[in-house]
Amino acid sequence: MMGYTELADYSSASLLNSMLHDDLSEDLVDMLKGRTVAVVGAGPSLTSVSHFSEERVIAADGASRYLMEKGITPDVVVTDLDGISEVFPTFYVVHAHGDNFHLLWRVGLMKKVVGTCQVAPFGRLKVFGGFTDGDRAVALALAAGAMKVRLYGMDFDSELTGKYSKPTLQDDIPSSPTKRAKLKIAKWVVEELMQDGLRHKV
Ligand SMILES: Nc1ncnc2c1ncn2[C@@H]1O[C@H](COP(=O)(O)OP(=O)(O)OP(=O)(O)O)[C@@H](O)[C@H]1O
Ligand SMILES: Nc1nc2c(c(=O)[nH]1)N=C(CO)CN2
Ligand SMILES: [Mg+2]
Repeated sequence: MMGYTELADYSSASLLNSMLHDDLSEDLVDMLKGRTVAVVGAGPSLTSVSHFSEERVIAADGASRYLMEKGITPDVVVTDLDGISEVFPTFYVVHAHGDNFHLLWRVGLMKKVVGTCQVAPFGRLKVFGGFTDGDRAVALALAAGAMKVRLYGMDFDSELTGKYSKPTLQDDIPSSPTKRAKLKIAKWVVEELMQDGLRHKV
């Protein structure tokens, strides 16, 4: 489907696992369990977001840069490392896959990290579900026992990739076929996860 290889996914997962000193997943659950949670994506609508009424904020990768620019430090950043340009003093949930092996060095700059992978988990690695940073953030919130999840900046049907998706983008850009395929998967995952009435969608 997406042309990924399990061997490459496993190699990145092994490197990430070797960089994790503790399993902080219980701290993550303690932070999110029973809370209302905003999950923030890097879609074009992100730049109209200015505040949250939720108790916790999870940023999907590059969306964290927008929030920091607005003076909002997300409680958690769910990332495969291709959307961030610097490391902030917050909790990172880093995803290892076959195409970000060369970015994993950034984990060494992070204070609080939980590692996820897309192969059978081993060592300190976890799998909470989901595919892209945004829907993995939703899956994490629900797996941790969040009471309600509200989405911001999640424009799965948009033909545009939001400018905060990558540090190099100066503006929203037309999505590539691969990006559109990823967003279609993300939309499906979120719709499956948000079946329950407990979850709100902005
Ligand atoms: N139109 C959109 N453009 C960009 N991100 C979007 C959009 N709509 C929703 N999102 C969510 O915001 C997240 C932003 O993270 P990021 O741009 O790093 O994507 P990603 O999951 O790493 O995919 P890629 O491999 O293309 O970087 C996406 O994972 C996606 O779930
Ligand atoms: N191998 C591989 N796996 C992924 C990729 C990717 O680009 N390559 N992108 C993802 C979206 O965050 C999730 N998983
Ligand atoms: Mg990313």
